[in-house]
Amino acid sequence: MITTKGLTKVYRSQGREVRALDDVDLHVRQGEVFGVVGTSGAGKSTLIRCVNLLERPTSGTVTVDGVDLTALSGSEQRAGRDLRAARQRIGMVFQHFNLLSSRTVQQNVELPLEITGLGRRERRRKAAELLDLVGLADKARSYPGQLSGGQKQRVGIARALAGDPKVLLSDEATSALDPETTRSVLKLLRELNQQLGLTILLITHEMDVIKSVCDSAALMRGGRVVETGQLTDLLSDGHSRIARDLFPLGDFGTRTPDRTVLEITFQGDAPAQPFVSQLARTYQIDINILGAAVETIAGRLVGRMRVELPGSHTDNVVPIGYLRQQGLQVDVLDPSNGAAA
Ligand SMILES: Nc1ncnc2c1ncn2[C@@H]1O[C@H](COP(=O)(O)OP(=O)(O)OP(=O)(O)O)[C@@H](O)[C@H]1O
Repeated sequence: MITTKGLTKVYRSQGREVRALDDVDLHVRQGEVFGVVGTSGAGKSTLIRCVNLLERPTSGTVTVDGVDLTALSGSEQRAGRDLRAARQRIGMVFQHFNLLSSRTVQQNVELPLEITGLGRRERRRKAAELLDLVGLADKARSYPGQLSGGQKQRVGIARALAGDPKVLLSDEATSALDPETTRSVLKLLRELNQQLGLTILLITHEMDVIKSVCDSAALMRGGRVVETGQLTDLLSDGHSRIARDLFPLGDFGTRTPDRTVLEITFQGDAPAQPFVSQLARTYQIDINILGAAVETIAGRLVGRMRVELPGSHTDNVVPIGYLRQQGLQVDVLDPSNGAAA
């Protein structure tokens, strides 16, 4: 649904060059919620602004719903007719809502429809329908100043949906909200994704946002995508940085060469299997459980357990093979730094 190829953006100011995006290839599948995560300055905002061509990339292409936006002329306020039409199919939600304070909630939602020249009655009908969808039917005549942050963001979402977009871009939509309001806005985004088949690309600096709403994610650093994939696949990859950040087990003591520490990840029905006791019985070994946690990620139950077995890695090749045969993801932690060996 959204594909970027070789997307690069170089800013030049005061004789300096900043490569905000560096050869970014991204693929967001139709109907998924895709999160881009990264620390400040990683290039997330630049990426989202280049995806709807609010910012024209220095090089590379952006294709949304089969249309190569980079081939259309203009950018920002000077977008050509074709680019404006393509943009109407892309909704955008902002961190600070960007509502007009002098207009009522209803009038804010109607604004994009006014720009497209839709008649007054049809605009009202559409705005009322959208306010109902985001749970704010009773606030149509209120002004933004009379709403809570979460309600303002719901208005922002209703306005973004006015043009019946297939794609919604969300620029840190929950960063200005408290944790409970964040949860309710993320739940709304998930419902819209499922009810309307809306593809959502969101950027965030919070792993919790990725964990609670995304199907896939990309990690950005220094303008580059350093890792990307579906969360369920990343969780099965012992080397995934995203998986480790999504599901930190913390440090559970120092490891010694005569012990083997395993990190066991299980998804779906696998936790029902009492694999630790089976392993202990089958191989007559004492297993020390160092830590365990269960989370719901991408709508699936995922568990992770860290256990310690007596003996070196070589001594434990057979028990490790047994666990893997049970369909479990097993990573042997490197005794020197705790990362998967
Ligand atoms: N208009 C601009 N002119 C010059 N440099 C810019 C401009 N916009 C962004 N940058 C630089 O590009 C890099 C990426 O910025 P960007 O805002 O995309 O990062 P980000 O990941 O969204 O960060 P944050 O989470 O803080 O918003 C930064 O080094 C930033 O200083």
